[in-house]
Amino acid sequence: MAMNKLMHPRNPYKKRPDFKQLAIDFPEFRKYAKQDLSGKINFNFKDHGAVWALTKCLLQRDFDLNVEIVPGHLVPTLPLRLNYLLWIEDLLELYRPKNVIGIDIGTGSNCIYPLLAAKKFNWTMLCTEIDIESTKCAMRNVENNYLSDKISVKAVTEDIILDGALEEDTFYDFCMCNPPFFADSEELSMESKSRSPSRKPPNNAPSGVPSELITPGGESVFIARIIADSCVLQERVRIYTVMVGKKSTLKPLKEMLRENEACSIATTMFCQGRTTRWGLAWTFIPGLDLNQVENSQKKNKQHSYVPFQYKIQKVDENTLKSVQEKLISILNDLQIETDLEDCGNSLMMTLKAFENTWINSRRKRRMEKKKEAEMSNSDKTSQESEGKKSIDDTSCKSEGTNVTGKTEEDTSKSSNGNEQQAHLPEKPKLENACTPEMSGQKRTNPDELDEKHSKRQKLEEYLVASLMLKDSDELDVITLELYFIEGTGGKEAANQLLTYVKNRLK
Ligand SMILES: C[S@@+](CC[C@H](N)C(=O)[O-])C[C@H]1O[C@@H](n2cnc3c(N)ncnc32)[C@H](O)[C@@H]1O
Repeated sequence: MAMNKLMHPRNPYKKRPDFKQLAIDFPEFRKYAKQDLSGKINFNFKDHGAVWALTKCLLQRDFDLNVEIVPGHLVPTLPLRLNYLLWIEDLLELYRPKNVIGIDIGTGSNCIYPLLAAKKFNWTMLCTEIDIESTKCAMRNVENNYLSDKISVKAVTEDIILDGALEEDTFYDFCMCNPPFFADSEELSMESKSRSPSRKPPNNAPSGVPSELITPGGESVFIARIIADSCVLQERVRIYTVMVGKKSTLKPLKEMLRENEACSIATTMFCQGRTTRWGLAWTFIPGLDLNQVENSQKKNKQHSYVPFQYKIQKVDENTLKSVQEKLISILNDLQIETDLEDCGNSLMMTLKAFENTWINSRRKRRMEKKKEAEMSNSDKTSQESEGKKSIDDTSCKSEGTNVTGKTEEDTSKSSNGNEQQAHLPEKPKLENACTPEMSGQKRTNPDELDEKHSKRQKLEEYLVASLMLKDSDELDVITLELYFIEGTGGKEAANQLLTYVKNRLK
């Protein structure tokens, strides 16, 4: 899972669970995890039954939680739920309350946030829900896991969000909410359907019944109601948080909070698999600076969450598949190691480079062009002046002179570090770690890759990045995103690589 590198640093699912072991240990998971002839486990993330089997056995194995959902209702995925809870844990670290009390607005039948909050963090939770069936199921989940002393489930009516749901005289440390994102069924079906003929449906079409996913006005109106309540409740809840499904929703909400004089406003990004969500937090406590969390994360240089992005117009010759193939071939040319994800309508991979081959290549191509020009010039000259020796390109090289007429030594002295690399002896080309057939998912023998990998491990990593190629929300555009993860080349190397790829794709 390439994007998993961008998960919260304490998220236990940064490393993908061992599906083989899960299939051995959990018969209900085994039904969905099919082993192919090569021994690889195939798992269909589009199948909500399969995703629920995975979540259920991970809850059991990793948190000792036995959870049920109302059939057909929202199937929670654990990496995202934990990313959100871990961010709240970071926010609470800012003032370290002794006994944490939180609220989950719209807990759903799974009651996942309060269950994890109580089990993993020992927090006390109040949770609300409007759907009768979901409320009953959430209550059963609390009882079945012997957590009634930590979690109370409250049935509320649609007109209530926070004000009216809180216990009298209680101060809460935080509130959280995964709101219904969509304004109507049309918006919901847009999410699940292909938006252009060339586009396959997304891998993770939202699970759940409409009442869980749709709310009048969509997430922005729902969250605006939470903000309105927070303006009344002020410090009754110390830190207000919500999850946001669309990035475009963030700006007007932040504006609304500023207008209402929130003392501090912070945002974050939750990355997991192919789904990205955002977190919004605010407080009315003067002096509590919520941005300290993001700042300290930035200081730790965990990741650059902001991707370097390039948009490619989808025309006849630029289908996702063809761009994907070109991209893989470019990366192979650059001898960049690629770890490709099995994917449907998008390409995801982790890239590893041990030197800056893209600066090399740019320079090499420039030199080749120059060489060609000089060759044709010298051909003309030799034709003109009889008896003159023709210039042989290779003899030039063997004498240690490059086409600019300078010696290798001269050039390296006058160049910066990157330029000097242009004169390193050429490395033998790696066999294709990733071939064009990979869009059809043919992989190189893993043993071969391991061998290459162990040889290269001795070298320092110059750039490790996550690359995503996907049909963007805008029609007729393919988006290429590059996320810097780590490496001695820094973000600048990622930026340069994207520029290089961009030029090659053009
Ligand atoms: C997207 S689901 C989230 C369920 C669960 N928290 C999760 O993350 O899997 C939103 C939930 O909010 C509930 N809901 C909608 N309006 C509500 C309100 N005014 N108060 C409490 N819950 C509400 C819906 O019934 C639904 O269960």
